Amino acid sequence: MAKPPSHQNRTRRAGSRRSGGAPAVPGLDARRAALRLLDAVMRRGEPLETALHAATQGLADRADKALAHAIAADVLRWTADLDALIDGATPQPLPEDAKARMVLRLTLVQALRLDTPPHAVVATALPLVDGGPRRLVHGVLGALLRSEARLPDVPTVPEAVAQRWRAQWGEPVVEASAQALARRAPIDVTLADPAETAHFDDVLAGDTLMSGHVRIGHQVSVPGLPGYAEGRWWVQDLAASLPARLAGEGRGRTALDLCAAPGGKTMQLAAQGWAVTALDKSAKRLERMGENLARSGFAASVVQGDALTWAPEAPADLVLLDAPCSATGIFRRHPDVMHRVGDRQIAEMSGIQAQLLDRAADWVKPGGLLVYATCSLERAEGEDQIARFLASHAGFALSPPQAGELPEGVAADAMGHVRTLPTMLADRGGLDGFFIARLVRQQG
Ligand SMILES: C[S@@+](CC[C@H](N)C(=O)[O-])C[C@H]1O[C@@H](n2cnc3c(N)ncnc32)[C@H](O)[C@@H]1O
Repeated sequence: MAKPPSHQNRTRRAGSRRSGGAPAVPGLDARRAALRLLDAVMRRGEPLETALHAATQGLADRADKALAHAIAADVLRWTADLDALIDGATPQPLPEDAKARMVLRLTLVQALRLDTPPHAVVATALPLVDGGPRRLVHGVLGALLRSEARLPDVPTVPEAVAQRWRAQWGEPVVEASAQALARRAPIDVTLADPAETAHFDDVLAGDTLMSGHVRIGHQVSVPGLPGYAEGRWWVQDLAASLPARLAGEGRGRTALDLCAAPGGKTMQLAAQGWAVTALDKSAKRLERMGENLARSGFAASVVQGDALTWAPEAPADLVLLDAPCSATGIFRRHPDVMHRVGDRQIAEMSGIQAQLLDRAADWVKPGGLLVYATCSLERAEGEDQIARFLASHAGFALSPPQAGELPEGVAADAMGHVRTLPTMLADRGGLDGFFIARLVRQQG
């Protein structure tokens, strides 16, 4: 199995002397940042990407930030297996949230996944537990490194998550999720003009799974690739591109893209000929949307507002609700969701989605479409949400996808929803977990 790029050279190079003090341990600051990141995710339940800025603030070097992120993300992918090694080497199990366990996880993952040499692993581990269980950490680490401990090729999905997904989707989905965690997710791009599919498939040396899509390897620098700077394509998982595809051609009709930032689906809708109003409550995410629209050259009327209180001046031919959700469907890119999302968070998000759906329904013109989507692997945020909605909105009906609207290997379920699972297209790089329902508002 391919390993991520080695950080061993960085570790050797990064020596500096703190002003007036003892020589700094090379690479220690990046490990401290990784520890802060893990603390934010595993103890405080923050998303990894949200915690990144604060946790890496003191790091001047971009490579140190990348290293801190890589360490934390790999700990989050391999936690259960790292813990099995740690528990096998400690006389008594360490508490789940003990600092010593956290330090052992992040140091072991460097040795076993990131090719960091043992001396650098030990040297950067011990200062992290200064004034604490240094001897314990030193002893456990030394014993595991001497015994040439290994991680399995495929990580173990954390038990609570495995149980939840097994109950909803069955064992094959849990197994495919573990396989997906072991691989790096590919980069998918959506093309502004599907007529350019063959061209970009060729110049990006990719794999095309449907018209307007190209899949490229994960180890590429996107901004340097042909067509990116000119806005002829943007990065978007194939599953994430399906909701806007199901909206079809706009032919100048009006679309309300609720929860729109950073704008992947807004650009798709504009490219498909919709006159889009794009709403989001996050100013920061809207900034990114502005950059994306500027790069792609597509126009949209962009509004900052909260869909729970804002209302449009007039109903639209299409309302796309890409609702905030638990994000458990994007676990392979964001492994933190497997550690910070449980039943409580899912119930909370499902309550918000119900409110948003109820409001969105009022903004659809008779005869118009409502497309609802979440990047979640939880029925409460998908199938159950739509069942509840239909039970209380007699004027809406599901409009199942027709032949040719979905990539080969993805089909609507018996009700007419689209549910993408980690088992789908696994031999071509897999898909994020998504739920999509296209509903039509009946006339009159
Ligand atoms: C799944 S992301 C949207 C991704 C986006 N549709 C795309 O394709 O690029 C969900 C978005 O919902 C926004 N959001 C969450 N609650 C909201 C609310 N009450 N009103 C408006 N936007 C909201 C978040 O700021 C976030 O940008």
